[in-house]
Amino acid sequence: MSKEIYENPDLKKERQNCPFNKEEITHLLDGGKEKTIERKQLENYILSDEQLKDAVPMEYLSHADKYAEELRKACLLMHKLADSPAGQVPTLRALMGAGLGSAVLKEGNPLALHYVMFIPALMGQGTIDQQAKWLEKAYNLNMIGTYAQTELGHGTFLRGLETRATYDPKTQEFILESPSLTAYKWWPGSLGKTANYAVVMAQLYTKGKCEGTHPFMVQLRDEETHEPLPGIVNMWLNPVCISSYIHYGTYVKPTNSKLSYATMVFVRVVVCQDVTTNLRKAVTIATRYSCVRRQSELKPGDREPQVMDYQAQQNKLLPPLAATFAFQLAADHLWNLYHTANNNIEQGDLELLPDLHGLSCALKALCSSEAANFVEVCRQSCGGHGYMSCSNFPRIYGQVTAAETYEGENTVLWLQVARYLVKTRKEQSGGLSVKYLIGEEKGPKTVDTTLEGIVKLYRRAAVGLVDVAIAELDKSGRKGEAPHDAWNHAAVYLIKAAQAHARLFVVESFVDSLKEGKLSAPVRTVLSQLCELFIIYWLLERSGDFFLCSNLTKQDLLLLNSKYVELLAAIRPQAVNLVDSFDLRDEVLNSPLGCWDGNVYQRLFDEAAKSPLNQSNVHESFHKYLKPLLKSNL
Ligand SMILES: CCCCCCCCCCCCCCCCCCCCCCCC(=O)SCCNC(=O)CCNC(=O)[C@H](O)C(C)(C)COP(=O)(O)OP(=O)(O)OC[C@H]1O[C@@H](n2cnc3c(N)ncnc32)[C@H](O)[C@@H]1OP(=O)(O)O
Ligand SMILES: Cc1cc2nc3c(=O)[nH]c(=O)nc-3n(C[C@H](O)[C@H](O)[C@H](O)COP(=O)(O)OP(=O)(O)OC[C@H]3O[C@@H](n4cnc5c(N)ncnc54)[C@H](O)[C@@H]3O)c2cc1C
Repeated sequence: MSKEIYENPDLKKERQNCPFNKEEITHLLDGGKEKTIERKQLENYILSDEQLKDAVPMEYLSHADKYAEELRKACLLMHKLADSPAGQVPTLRALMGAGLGSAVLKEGNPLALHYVMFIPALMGQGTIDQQAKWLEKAYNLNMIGTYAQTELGHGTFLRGLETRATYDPKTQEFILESPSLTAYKWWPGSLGKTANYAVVMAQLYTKGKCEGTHPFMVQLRDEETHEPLPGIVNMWLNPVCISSYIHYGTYVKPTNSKLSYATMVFVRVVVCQDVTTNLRKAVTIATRYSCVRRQSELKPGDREPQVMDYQAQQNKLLPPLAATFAFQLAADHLWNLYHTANNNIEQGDLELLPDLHGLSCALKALCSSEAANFVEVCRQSCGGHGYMSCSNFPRIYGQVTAAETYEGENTVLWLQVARYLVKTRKEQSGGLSVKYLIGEEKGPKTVDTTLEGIVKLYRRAAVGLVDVAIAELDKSGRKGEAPHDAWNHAAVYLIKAAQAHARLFVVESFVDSLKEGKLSAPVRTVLSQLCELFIIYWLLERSGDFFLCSNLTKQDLLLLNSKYVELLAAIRPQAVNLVDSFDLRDEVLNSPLGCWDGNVYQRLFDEAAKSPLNQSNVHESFHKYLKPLLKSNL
């Protein structure tokens, strides 16, 4: 007899009479019906393999055992890659990130850097000959690489990196050395125990002159024994410069000194998608749990309500729910720009590189910081159970907050965006921002609180805050301050301008996608409600920016507040149906709070029972420590 599938009655009720086609949203987020089919096939292919399941929860293993277990599974995944139903690159993308990959490798993928940075560095910066030599070896996993740029003393300021690569024209070799403790490469993923090669960023010295940071291929470990090569600590190695800038002993300047930074741009682009996947997981867990959890008393004498029925809970969870769509659509736009710019760069056309740099910094900083804040709100919205390790919130939060630092610390990236905006505004030059900076709204600054009217407010804020920052720079200049001091003293304004610009890009992406998208009426309705909720939410959160740059009044704000709470109530009935549309399997959510069937309490209990401490009534430490204390009559 088929086993009755349990479904929490409250969740079951939430799912009744869904007014839109959930699969239509799933296909939208996957990039089409075929992509959804491919993703589900790949998930079944990976998640059905018993060898990829954890015998015991990872949190109960030692550090070394965690590493060994993750490496075992990562290597098994690579063996499965060849037979993957989705093909190599889509499978790699799925296995390296926060979705399917984290369902199997919960503590992280020891091979991630090989695919996320090492291979892209070879593809983006190696010469044809170098690619012929190294790429096949890397594809075939006959070598495992990482990307070693950050040092103990420097991570942000690349021009301050201390690792030196000195070209010896006699031997036509590069001598790589770490001249000081602070020059030691620190942080590169896989560098400690896994990788046997690395792309090492080092200051190139030739004929006594420093030519700046360049990438070098360095073998770290013996390919047979995996022992570190002799002198690996002081790095007197036989590296190869991954770029074609040394011709017969003479340094040839690259067409653009920033091409060596190209790998970082790629990772910033993919990070936007990855933090959005993590945010989708957190929102799904918190939303389903908030519809299962009943607590307190809303109406005296009534049954305890679902906590999702509190407006305060809706205010916590519906903006992040809307953000998952906003960030996904913006990340899709950025991914398309990346491909266009990259194809142009391969043809020698670097015109879009500044735009790509500016936008990738902006979106990576915005999506990672907003996702981190929203994930923490989702965690808090689940009360004590949200604090448990098994809720998966601690791991999700750790992953999104890491993204605020790696691949460019967010503050530093905001300042890069500001540098790009100030330059673009001053030069009235081309580029993507021209759409926002030059296409500014003409005419009266009266405010209308329609969707179009609110988008115009975002544009006024984006342009206005750049002008405020420029005015600060000019004021400092008139006082005789040097440009670098003026820049530092305007940092707060510059960062606000950069953030307003990033928000404008996300808002425009969301609105434009709904205009362009071929959506059914019910899906368009619910996504339009989410879009309007989100852009009002951000406006209310940053109302100071809008007061500064437009004729927004207190009356307008009160009107927008009313609109906002109306939208909370309108979207609330569809919250579970919307997160169901993400189609995130329980194994990917990896949380008893967020499971599809809502059987939360039983699953929490089962998880707790897995703890080694719960394998006996009295732990041995009682007899060693507690009993003597109890007897000691202190
Ligand atoms: C079969 C094989 C398939 C292989 C593919 C498979 C793909 C799989 C993909 C899967 C994806 C799945 C999800 C992945 C999830 C993510 C996992 C991530 C894992 C962790 C990765 C973390 C790694 C790291 O952290 S690496 C180290 C990163 N470090 C940094 O980012 C350093 C930050 N610092 C800087 O960028 C610079 O130092 C900066 C910008 C702060 C200052 O530099 P500098 O002082 O030199 O510049 P400025 O003087 O300020 O500006 C000069 C000039 O240059 C321009 N510029 C600066 N940077 C760039 C750039 N990056 N690009 C372009 N242009 C740049 C700047 O705008 C200025 O221009 P001006 O014209 O002069 O104004
Ligand atoms: C999980 C993780 C994985 C990583 N993986 C790798 C890897 O695989 N390979 C690799 O090479 N690196 C890796 N990193 C290192 C990472 O790229 C650096 O930590 C990052 O670039 C920040 O540099 P930093 O640590 O030197 O911070 P710092 O730049 O020292 O930041 C400290 C403070 O100084 C501020 N600051 C710095 N410069 C400025 C400025 N110009 N203006 C204003 N404020 C400033 C920052 O905003 C920050 O508040 C990883 C880091 C993490 C957390």
